[in-house]
Amino acid sequence: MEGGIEKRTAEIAVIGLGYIGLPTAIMFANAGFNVTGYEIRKEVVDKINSGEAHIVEPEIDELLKNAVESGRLRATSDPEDIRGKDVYIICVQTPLNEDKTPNLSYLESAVKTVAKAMKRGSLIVIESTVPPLTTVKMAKLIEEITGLKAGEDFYMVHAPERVMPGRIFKELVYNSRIFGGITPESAELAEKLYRSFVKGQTFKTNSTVSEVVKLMENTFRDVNIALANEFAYLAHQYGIDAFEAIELANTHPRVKIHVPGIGVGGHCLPKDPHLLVWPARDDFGLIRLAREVNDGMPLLAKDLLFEALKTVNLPPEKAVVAVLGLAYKGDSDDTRNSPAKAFVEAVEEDVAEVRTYDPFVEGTHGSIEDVLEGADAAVIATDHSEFKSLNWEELGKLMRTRIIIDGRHVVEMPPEGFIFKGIGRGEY
Ligand SMILES: NC(=O)c1ccc[n+]([C@@H]2O[C@H](COP(=O)([O-])OP(=O)(O)OC[C@H]3O[C@@H](n4cnc5c(N)ncnc54)[C@H](O)[C@@H]3O)[C@@H](O)[C@H]2O)c1
Ligand SMILES: CC(=O)N[C@@H]1[C@@H](OP(=O)(O)OP(=O)(O)OC[C@H]2O[C@@H](n3ccc(=O)[nH]c3=O)[C@H](O)[C@@H]2O)O[C@H](CO)[C@@H](O)[C@@H]1O
Repeated sequence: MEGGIEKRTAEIAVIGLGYIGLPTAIMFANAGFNVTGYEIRKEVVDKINSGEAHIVEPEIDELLKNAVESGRLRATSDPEDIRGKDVYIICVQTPLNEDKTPNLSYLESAVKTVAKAMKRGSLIVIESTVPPLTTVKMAKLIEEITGLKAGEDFYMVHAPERVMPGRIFKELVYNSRIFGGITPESAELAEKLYRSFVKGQTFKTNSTVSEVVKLMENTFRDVNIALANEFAYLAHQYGIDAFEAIELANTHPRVKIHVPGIGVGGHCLPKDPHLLVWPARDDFGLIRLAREVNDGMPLLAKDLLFEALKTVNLPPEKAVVAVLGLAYKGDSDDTRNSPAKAFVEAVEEDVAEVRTYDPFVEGTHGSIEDVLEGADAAVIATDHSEFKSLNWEELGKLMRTRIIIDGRHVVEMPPEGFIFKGIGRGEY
């Protein structure tokens, strides 16, 4: 296998071609490997094979085209096409169930597919974010299905993905990476493989440590955002601008307060703290509370909206509300766990009409003018670049009532003639 990695003759299968799997498959293909992407969504397979990306990400169109046209990347939904590969990289989603317990059904199904397709000597990499001890459990599952012995007959590694959507192709190369092997040899082999495109530092450990590291990183971010959100609540009570206060506090050499806002969304931050403390999650008050604070932020946006409506004596049930942005963060098309959606759900029963506009999300209004025509309030729920340079003087002419609720600190200077309220932006 090592020679196959050096000579780029090792055959790679990537399981799950979403936000993580597709870029990873592209990187390996463009590094010179033959890559087969296995994906259960047929429409995604067809799109990729025609050289078109199904996700929004800078640089992806060109890089994908290159990988497909060179013949080194092909997608399939036929498990026969991934039989006998040297390397299997699993990148399927690992969401939560309704009761916030981990839903590992996609992972288990992917592992079973791999177990049926792999050969003696294969390297299996789990890139998905998983609860601690999962990789060891999945190795046992493979042993049961194949009769092979983990660490002797096949290699297995957890190699967590740490890239940030919007910067995926840069971070895939320059981020540091962790390889958590079920044996030291497994970690070593995976490190050699990823060195084909990774220029950042690489570290080797065992699979449970690497699972915990990944979950700690996102829990750290979630808890710190919750602290920033509490500061935003406090700023409202003291009638000051939280962003000004945070900027000044961050001039201290050891303080780095995060950014308050309408909430924390995406596939990762809302679920990873739960994966970390599961199944003993009731004992971890701080982590759980941070989740609750962040999940409550859309309700602060609702309060600000209703306060603004009160100042113009417009009962909520008569108000037409335009929500700008549905994606969980700026310039993304991903709406998973989006606070914008939670905001829509929180107000839709109470107001006359809620409309949405998101330049990256299908099924929303066609333009900003269209969504604001006759609206009583514009609620900015996503920090898309497009929303940062809007001409509010002109857009205000289309609106029935000029109210702006800024949930993402997108409007620097509240425009004249508007009632303006923003999360963390002073009194309300
Ligand atoms: N999205 C991110 O920013 C990000 C960053 C770092 C880590 N992660 C982690 O990476 C993993 C994947 O996340 P994602 O955002 O790419 O998810 P995703 O939903 O975009 O992609 C997963 C893909 O796997 C496919 N799939 C599901 N089950 C399958 C199976 N059994 N066989 C083949 N294909 C299957 C799905 O159809 C989907 O296309 C998650 O564990 C996530 O926590 C995500
Ligand atoms: C530790 C870390 O860096 N992890 C990153 C994170 O990436 P992400 O794509 O989930 O993006 P984030 O920027 O974390 O945003 C999530 C949500 O939080 C809101 N937010 C953010 C910052 C802030 O100060 N205040 C906020 O309110 C934002 O609007 C959005 O809704 O998880 C990925 C998957 O595991 C990682 O790979 C990636 O490295």
